[in-house]
Amino acid sequence: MNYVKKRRDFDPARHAAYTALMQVATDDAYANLVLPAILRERGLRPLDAAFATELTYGTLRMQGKYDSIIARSATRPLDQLDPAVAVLLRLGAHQLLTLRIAPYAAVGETVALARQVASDGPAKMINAVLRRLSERSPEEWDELLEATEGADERRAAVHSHPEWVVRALTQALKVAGRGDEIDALLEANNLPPQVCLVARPGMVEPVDLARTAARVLRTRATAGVISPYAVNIAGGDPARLHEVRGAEAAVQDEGSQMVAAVLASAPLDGPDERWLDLCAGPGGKTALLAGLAGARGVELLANEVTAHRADLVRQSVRTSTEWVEVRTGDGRELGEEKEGYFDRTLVDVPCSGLGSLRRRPEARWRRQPRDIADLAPLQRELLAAAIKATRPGGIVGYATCSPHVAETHVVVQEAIAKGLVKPLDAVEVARMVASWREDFAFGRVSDSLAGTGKAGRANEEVDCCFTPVNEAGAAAETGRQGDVVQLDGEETGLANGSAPAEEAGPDTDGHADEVGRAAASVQPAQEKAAGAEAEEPQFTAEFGQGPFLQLWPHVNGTDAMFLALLEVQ
Ligand SMILES: C[S@@+](CC[C@H](N)C(=O)[O-])C[C@H]1O[C@@H](n2cnc3c(N)ncnc32)[C@H](O)[C@@H]1O
Repeated sequence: MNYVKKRRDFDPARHAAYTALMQVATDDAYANLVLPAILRERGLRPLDAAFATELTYGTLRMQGKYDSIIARSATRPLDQLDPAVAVLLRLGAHQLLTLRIAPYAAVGETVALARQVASDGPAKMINAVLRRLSERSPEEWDELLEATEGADERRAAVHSHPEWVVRALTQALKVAGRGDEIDALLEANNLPPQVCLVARPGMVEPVDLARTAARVLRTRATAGVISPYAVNIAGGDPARLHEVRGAEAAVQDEGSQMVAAVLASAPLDGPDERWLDLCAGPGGKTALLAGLAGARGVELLANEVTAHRADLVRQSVRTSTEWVEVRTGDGRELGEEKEGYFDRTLVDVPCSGLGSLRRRPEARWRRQPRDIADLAPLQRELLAAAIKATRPGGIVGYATCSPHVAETHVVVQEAIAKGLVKPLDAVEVARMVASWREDFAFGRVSDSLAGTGKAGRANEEVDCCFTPVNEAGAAAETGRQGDVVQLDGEETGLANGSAPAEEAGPDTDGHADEVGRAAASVQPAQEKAAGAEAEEPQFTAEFGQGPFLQLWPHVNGTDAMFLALLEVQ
């Protein structure tokens, strides 16, 4: 069948996704920066914005898998194709293989878009390749990839990760005593992260933030899984909350919240009056530390080497300026300058970001093994400076949003072996901190999936490692805006966690059209589109073995974070 239509208006959601994907492919742009700008500029309605977000992020995450499937359907190697053609093919593959949009719509719409952005020649070629691709079902393609030889190679193909990343994550899990969890981790890396808010301590109570979020965003808002400061929201634009605009709350992964909270809560002998955040930009953890410091009469110095990022730190702590100072400079100088001055120091080092692959969909294709080696000297020097700036008996928290062994265990074990520091049990402190969380839920149970817009989860957390900062901070409004009414906490005091799957209806608000917006605006999209009940992943406050704290997307629902608490000798 020929899916090429002669005269066809292109779809605004697909066009927005195409534009974002092209900028990522040709300008080294970051999807979490360019897409919100495109959506805002073009004024896409919420459902289209959700669909465009799913298309962009989903296509980028699954790019490796799609490329191997396209390679088997095309006559020319992918790297010999024009970038626009490659992007359009991947976009079509995502609609066919993951969103399971009917071929006439997935191929027809992609070809219509190709006519608009390219010309008739490429459109015909795209039509032919996608048509061949659609002759096999997603399951048949999966079976083919499952037959790939070699365990790492097979996982790389099936779960769409570079092989070296599969190997690095396998090793990291082994060292953490989770050797048999690699498939679960790789799968989790392909799911959109939960949008999580932090209620900054001393500024707003989580339960009050959740109540407001449910009312203003007309969504479901629940307690976090591990952080006592977390509020998970199922949809909506956090920037519409006055608490977010006023820096009392922000979008922040629960793992990042735990890093700051665990460092601040570790038992400490002697004075506890001066804290240092050595690598503070863009300031998410600084702001949480600032809230805790204010309540305890502690002064906090936040240091950041990049001027632009230091400004973002200033923004994030603008309500705490009496006790927080922001310094722009190389953290490595502070060891000498402030030797033994601080009681607690956070050193959240620049890292490969292999723990945040859900949030930065293009990162896995850009990172290279040499990045790890390149970062190692800086990580060691920053840890050395943190240790020097902290008094004997004080605590240094060494953190990364990468589980890579060379960036975590190796760096920390070296400092321990030199006798500079002694490890404390961060897992025990994490259990204590997690025990402070309270259950609450606002909003209607039936909106827990239908209104989530999870497919369009905004991934708006300001990036902390390699990518530039998303200054806009405004999430694309996603998914259905259901008829949630604000109810009192007592009336809606639902158990924490997800609604039962059977209560989670599909996104059918009358806007869903034939090209699968409904399928795209719930997750897991595959399951929904296939008619199966979508099951919410169940995350836990399970922290494994100490002394180092390691959080994982497939266990805790957070980014993969590493925290070592080190007592200075
Ligand atoms: C992982 S990010 C920190 C994230 C931050 N803790 C947060 O939660 O928002 C690492 C930061 O270290 C900064 N950095 C890199 N080299 C540095 C240096 N020599 N001294 C201080 N900061 C540095 C980077 O610019 C980056 O902002």
